[in-house]
Amino acid sequence: MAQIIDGKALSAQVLQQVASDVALLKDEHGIVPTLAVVLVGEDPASQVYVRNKIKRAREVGIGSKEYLLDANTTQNELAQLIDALNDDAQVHGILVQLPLPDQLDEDAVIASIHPDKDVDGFHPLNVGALAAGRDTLVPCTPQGCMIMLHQAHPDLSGKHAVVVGRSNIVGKPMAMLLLQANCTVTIVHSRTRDIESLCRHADIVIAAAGRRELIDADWIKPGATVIDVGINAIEIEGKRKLVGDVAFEAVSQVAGAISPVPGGVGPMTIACLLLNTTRAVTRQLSVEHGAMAANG
Ligand SMILES: Nc1nc(=O)c2c([nH]1)NC[C@@H]1CN(c3ccc(C(=O)N[C@@H](CCC(=O)O)C(=O)O)cc3)C=[N+]21
Repeated sequence: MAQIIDGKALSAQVLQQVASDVALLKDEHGIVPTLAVVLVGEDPASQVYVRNKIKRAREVGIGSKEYLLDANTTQNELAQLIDALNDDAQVHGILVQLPLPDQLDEDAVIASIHPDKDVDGFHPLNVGALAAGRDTLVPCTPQGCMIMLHQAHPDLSGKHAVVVGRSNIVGKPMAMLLLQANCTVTIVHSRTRDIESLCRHADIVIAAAGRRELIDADWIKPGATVIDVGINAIEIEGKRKLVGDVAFEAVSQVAGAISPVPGGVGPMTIACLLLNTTRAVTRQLSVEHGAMAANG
């Protein structure tokens, strides 16, 4: 039976660190780190996530501003809100919940957020900085996965990691972080031939395919570490239930360590979002100081 990587417990540790960073920023700079969350439309799942983010923010002393926009919001209206949030010195982080309704251009929205307020780490400048191995705001889910992995593997160096999925929000940044940790990294996706045998060679499997229970026990090398990024809502006997991209019961018989859904990557994602909010403050402070120094 595999070790369970408890994202709920681990996220509580991260949140404790965030709370002490928040207290320090308040004492030393009189700043209340503040996150603006923008939700366009009324997707019930998105509303739940947004509410969770704001609840956790409050618990660690991070301020939040919630913007609930109509599903028919235009590109221009959203751009105006983001401009205002970019210019607002009381707002340190901006999160626009994805996906956006079809009439909105997601890339344009992401690019319009000030890179130092981009707590999702999705802005092209931050994506590039991550790829170049520089210190930057890193996407929350992959960052959370790395913290979970470090629990199972204090040293990741030389491990073969297979990332299942190539999205901009999880798969690609995940691969970059693993590479930075000196893993040998393979990214597999829907067009990959023989995904199973590639997974079977992996010391670490990151499941971010978006297909429920895709990964079964015979895909996993005995003793391997499996991180499940999937969140698939299903209904069982009229009740909403979350399942991951990994067949948990079967895989946990084979794996050395495994993260559950729920209670795994989800809570870590939220904790890293709040960690990024305090990091965003620090970045904005050092820019300010740089500007002051430049002005003599
Ligand atoms: N700009 C943007 N940034 C995001 O980070 C972002 C986004 N858009 N769009 C949607 C996805 C999804 N996401 C989740 C975060 C936490 C849980 C989470 O905490 N889940 C709980 C369960 C919650 C439940 O029961 O529904 C768990 O796994 O234990 C889930 C999903 C962030 N996302």
